[in-house]
Amino acid sequence: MSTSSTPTCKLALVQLHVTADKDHNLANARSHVLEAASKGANLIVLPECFNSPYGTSFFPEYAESISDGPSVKALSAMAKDAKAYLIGGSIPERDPTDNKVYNTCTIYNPQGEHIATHRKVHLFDIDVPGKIRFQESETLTAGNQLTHFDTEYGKIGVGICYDIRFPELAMIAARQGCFAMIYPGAFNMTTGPLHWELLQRARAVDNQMYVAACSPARDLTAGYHAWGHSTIVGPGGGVLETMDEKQGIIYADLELEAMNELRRNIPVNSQRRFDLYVDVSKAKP
Ligand SMILES: O=C(O)CCC(=O)C(=O)O
Repeated sequence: MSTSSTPTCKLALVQLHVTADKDHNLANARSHVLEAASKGANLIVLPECFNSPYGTSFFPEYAESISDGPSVKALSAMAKDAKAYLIGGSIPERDPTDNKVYNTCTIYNPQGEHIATHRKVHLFDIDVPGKIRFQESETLTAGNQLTHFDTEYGKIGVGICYDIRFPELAMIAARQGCFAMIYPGAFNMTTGPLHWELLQRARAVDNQMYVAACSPARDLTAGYHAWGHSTIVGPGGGVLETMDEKQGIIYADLELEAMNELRRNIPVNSQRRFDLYVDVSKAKP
């Protein structure tokens, strides 16, 4: 797929402090995106639900169209002014055609064009007694498509938060040629310490691809306490960069040649036994 002439992609994850003020959240995202670009980032990622508090009652209230709403306009301008690819975290989207609300990631090229959209396909419905109960399906509808987009650095797959628990997404992305799987996400104080890093490392090592997850910063005055710890994992499963729970930015160079060398050295890709099990990347168009 990629060659040594493919340019190196400098990835930035922007861990934002999210408030109840949408305009403030958009302005805060913009200043951090421009800061990341000024440090040379070519691919910038925002957190899940970066323009609204995270909670089922907030989603319908904050939801807007992704054709012409204020958030997509602001994201497009950020990408254009940063001259970088922007994975715009996620926002509550209201689709005017069905009036449903989705948890949606919009993606922009360095010209500010909206090039891809991922609606979270696995809704976060869990109940851990005494710890956390969250039912996104109370107000959200799940998306129905997997999302990959092309760049000059290679093809990239996108999921949102709970989507990372379903290994098929990353497996399909890798087998369909993606070199990285990026997840805007907002784990919590129960499942964050247990699974946030483990899931990223698992998705990376199984698929020999880069994996990154970008969280909001933790706000103990908010109803939902995000775990933070935005993290970038290499194709060998090692953590390249991570951070604490506060607002900030982390960076890593995504080197395709290093990934390809690992794939040559440990060639599981050419050793699979599809005579014994299904190739999930071929199961669906
Ligand atoms: O899977 C988890 O533990 C957390 C998922 C989550 O917070 C989300 O999907 O927004």
